[in-house]
Amino acid sequence: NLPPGPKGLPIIGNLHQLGKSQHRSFHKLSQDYGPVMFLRFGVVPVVVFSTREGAEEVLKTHDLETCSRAKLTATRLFSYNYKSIGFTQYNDDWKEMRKLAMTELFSAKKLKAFRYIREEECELLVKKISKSAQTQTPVDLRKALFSLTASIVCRLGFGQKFNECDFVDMDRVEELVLESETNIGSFAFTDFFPPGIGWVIDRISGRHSDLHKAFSKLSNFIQYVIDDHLKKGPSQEHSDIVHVMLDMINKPSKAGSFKVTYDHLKGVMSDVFLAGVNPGSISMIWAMTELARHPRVMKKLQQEIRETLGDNKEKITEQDLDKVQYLKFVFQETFRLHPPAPLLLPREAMSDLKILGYDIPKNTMIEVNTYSIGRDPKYWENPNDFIPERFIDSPVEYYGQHFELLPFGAGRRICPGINTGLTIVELGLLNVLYFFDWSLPDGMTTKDIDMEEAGAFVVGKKVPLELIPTPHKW
Ligand code: HEM
Repeated sequence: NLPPGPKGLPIIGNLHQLGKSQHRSFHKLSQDYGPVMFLRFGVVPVVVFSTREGAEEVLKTHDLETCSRAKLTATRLFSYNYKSIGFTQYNDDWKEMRKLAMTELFSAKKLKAFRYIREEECELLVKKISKSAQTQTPVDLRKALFSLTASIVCRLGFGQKFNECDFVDMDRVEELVLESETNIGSFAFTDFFPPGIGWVIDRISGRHSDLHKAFSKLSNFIQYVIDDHLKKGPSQEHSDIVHVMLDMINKPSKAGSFKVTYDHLKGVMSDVFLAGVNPGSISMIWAMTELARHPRVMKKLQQEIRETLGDNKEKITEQDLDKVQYLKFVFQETFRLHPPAPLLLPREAMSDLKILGYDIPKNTMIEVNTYSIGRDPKYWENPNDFIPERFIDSPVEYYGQHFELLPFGAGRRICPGINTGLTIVELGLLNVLYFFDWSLPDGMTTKDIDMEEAGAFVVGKKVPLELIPTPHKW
């Protein structure tokens, strides 16, 4: 009793029915074939869930017992042979690395200790925008907000300040993140075709060499950061996870206990860099895009921010975040319409399963389409409209308990950086909206704002968002 799905072609299965954007292709197909859909990518069976009920079953029940991360060529490479957190199957390596990251990177204590980093980087952003404001030049918000999240995440995770770094600059960092993500999100034929055939196609098509080139660039960056830590020794300012793990690698471990290796360290660094930077910047860019398209919401939000925080503040602090409730609703609505990872990360059935009455054979790849769920009229009134007020009296939150809104996933593999990510995006936007008023460049109207998406498994705005800042007059 397999779920229904479109008929595939011999050998390639349904691969020809996937356009550039997988979540949109699945969304369109699910309108015809239903919310639980069976496809084949070459020889690999795939089931896509596009409802809250399906997501709940997969993430709450089966993720705990019978699903694990799918094993793919790209994820094996970028996780240093499954020694990271994000791409690694449920096993001892994953448990140890996740536990370590929860203590050394994501704990409430670390979140508080690193507050000054986020506040400092936001102040720098405000200074940069002020320069454009003086000359009334448009700001490329995609670049500005990417640079904000990248600077914060790399300082939190690696203690690395880009303006003091002679190895990479911000443009290179953006290139590294985007190239790595594109390669992770693209198909390797080896994964979906019979052994030998896929291998040959990957080599002839250049897929194999693209993947390895992208990985080697990321690896060089990671190695640079490690060498820098080894050269400088433990920092007085704060001890980041790289120092902690280097220390663990160098200490003799007790017989039978878990041994941290350089691959674990590099895997975790790859995670922090790839999972930590882009989703946050994408979320802020979509939020600003929706605000620019909806001047009513922009005005209401800025009014609430300025009335609550008061006039002429010199600096926004994280204590200000809890005061502005409407900002939270704006992000909830942004996440609903534009989840940065619309298909979460692919899972795989570890045994034969029965979900919502359907048989899911062992080794089936399982995808949860949070993009479809966020736009399902069964759960959302006027689902395509941007209306933050819908959350005012709603119990729905994004912490993985409500399966109609899953920007951070849910269950055992829920994003461990959820609090860090939310703090960064809320603080970033609070700064941008408190100090400046924003307008569209001359001759442009809200209808001209382009909403096209780009990206493979992390999906952002394709065309830069350029707006003109004016310092707010109190
Ligand atoms: C607004 C910001 C963020 C969003 C929207 C986001 C979203 C996500 C999503 C959807 C997943 C997959 C969950 C699943 O498959 O069920 C994930 C996993 C993950 N995220 Fe985030 N994330 C954000 C920020 C961060 C940050 C700042 C970090 C680290 C510095 C981070 C690190 C991770 C890691 C390591 C995983 C893998 C967890 C695992 O498999 O056990 N994320 N994130």
